[in-house]
Amino acid sequence: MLDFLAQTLAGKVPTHSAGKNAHLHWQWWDEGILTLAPHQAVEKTLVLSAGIHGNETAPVEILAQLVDSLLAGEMALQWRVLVILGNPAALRSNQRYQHSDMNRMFGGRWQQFPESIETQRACRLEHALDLFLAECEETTCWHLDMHTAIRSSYHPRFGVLPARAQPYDEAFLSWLGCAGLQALVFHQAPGGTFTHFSSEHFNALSCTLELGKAQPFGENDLSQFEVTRQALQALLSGETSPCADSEPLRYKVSQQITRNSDDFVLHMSAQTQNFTAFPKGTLLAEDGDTRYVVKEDSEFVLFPNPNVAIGLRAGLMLTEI
Ligand SMILES: O=C(O)CCC(=O)N[C@@H](CCC(=O)O)C(=O)O
Ligand SMILES: [Zn+2]
Repeated sequence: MLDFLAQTLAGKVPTHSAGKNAHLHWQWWDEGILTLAPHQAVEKTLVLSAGIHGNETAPVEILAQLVDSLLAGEMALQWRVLVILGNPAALRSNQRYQHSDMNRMFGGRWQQFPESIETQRACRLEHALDLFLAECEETTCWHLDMHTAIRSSYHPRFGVLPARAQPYDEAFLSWLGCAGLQALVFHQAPGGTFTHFSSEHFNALSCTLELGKAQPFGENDLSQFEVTRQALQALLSGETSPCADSEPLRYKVSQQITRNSDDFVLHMSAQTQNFTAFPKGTLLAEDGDTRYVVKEDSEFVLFPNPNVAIGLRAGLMLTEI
């Protein structure tokens, strides 16, 4: 039987590139790219991705478990599914990326980065979505892109949703809550992430799921994400997921901190956790003459990172909604 994760990490093309079992048929499209579909026609389409950043391994392990169960015929399937392990080269080396951050390159932005393994892969993944999501205007299409955060978070499981012209479907948001997400963060501007790409170009309902803190393969405590794995399993097989009553808190991005020069200084300690609150007037970062200051009564920091490449996001500030 195909071992999707092992084959991808080994960088080898599997002996058989397609197969079937009682519930589904599958096809290996390319390294780390697999499609699965039930034998009966279905209208629902799901892109399930992980490993866009190669050091974020817990979601890769969860995705591999689900794919193994599907390929073994242990689970029914009610969606057409495109499974993606985003950056196999970075997964092999347990690094966020080899050359440049691929999750800033989608929507054709890869053309503005120096050519690298990530620009080529972003182009390849866009092409895979072009083929797989061609009919999304008429059908239900979801994209769940699973990551882990670099820092600890006051909400260890949360979702980040791309800016979208139409309001989000409440059933989608409610599923995210049932999948154990404790907070939902709504972007207010377009970006180069994989979920922005699927949302903007195919009108998919897309969410970046952040599951805990990045650890190497084998060092993850997957019990923290069991609620998410169970919700994904139920979703794929068309069952209703059991749901806790607590609604995720909702935040929107109030401002982005960008590193624009070598003079950039972030005024936060290495221990500052995601969703730490800062009062109005706090100086957050400086970059030459640019000063990033809290403008609202209270703003919460997300993804603070002074070590990003010049021109990229060094943090987001949020307000509660
Ligand atoms: O912890 C961090 O600093 C980054 C974790 C991560 O990779 N997050 C994603 C969020 C994508 C989004 O905004 O939807 C990223 O930075 O690419
Ligand atoms: Zn990530």
